[in-house]
Amino acid sequence: MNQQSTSLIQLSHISKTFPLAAGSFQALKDIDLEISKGQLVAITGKSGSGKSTLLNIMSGIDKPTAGNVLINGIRVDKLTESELAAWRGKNIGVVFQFFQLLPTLTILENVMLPMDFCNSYPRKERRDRALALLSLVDIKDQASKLPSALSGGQQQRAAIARALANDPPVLIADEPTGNLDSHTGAAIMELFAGLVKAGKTVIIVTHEKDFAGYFGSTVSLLDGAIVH
Ligand SMILES: Nc1ncnc2c1ncn2[C@@H]1O[C@H](COP(=O)(O)OP(=O)(O)OP(=O)(O)O)[C@@H](O)[C@H]1O
Repeated sequence: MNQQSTSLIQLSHISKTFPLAAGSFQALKDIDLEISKGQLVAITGKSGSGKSTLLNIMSGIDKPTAGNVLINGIRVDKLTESELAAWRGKNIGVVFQFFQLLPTLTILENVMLPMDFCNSYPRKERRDRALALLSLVDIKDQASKLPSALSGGQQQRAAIARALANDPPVLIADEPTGNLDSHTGAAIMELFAGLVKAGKTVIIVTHEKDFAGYFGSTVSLLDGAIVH
């Protein structure tokens, strides 16, 4: 455990090498990074610089070739696949550029899904909790609709509510405003800023310099290394 430190996420000497037919490719090179609780962190860098690879390692979707991943006192890189699935479900909420709501489920059912999957709240509480989360992101009135009936901004709000379903300490978002107009994107950034104020740690991959004012810190990647 790491209870002395205020760091929620500690990456030490992280490298990631992908095997290729023509040899191998090093996508991350000796990354050291500490993120404290309650920060809004932006990860920036050109296409191919390693942003998604870094997010995947932080969320346990991918394992590093070398180095340690410590999140909330847990060595994530040491977990087995089944331990990882359970850990991820409760500790990391993921928000995607294209929302990835299940199209045949209502918004309410989409938000309840992670609770059903992780059995994290008693069954009879899940509906009320999902409604409270939809209220938090300001779309409670859309609960009974299918995702296709919502605007892009509303769908992203629903995706954020779903990411919060199991009350994870960390939210990870890969270009969450990339598919939204600038006004709607700013509203989503306001929502993230409010979550950070409430104690969540939010890590965002973004190309959008307009939102720099929201970020507590920015990690800039170039060719798999941190340059800033
Ligand atoms: N599974 C893989 N196998 C081989 N190479 C990979 C794999 N995943 C990523 N890479 C390579 O690693 C590098 C970093 O990829 P990554 O997707 O992390 O970049 P990125 O900064 O997120 O790019 P973008 O902004 O375009 O999404 C790229 O050169 C990519 O081709």
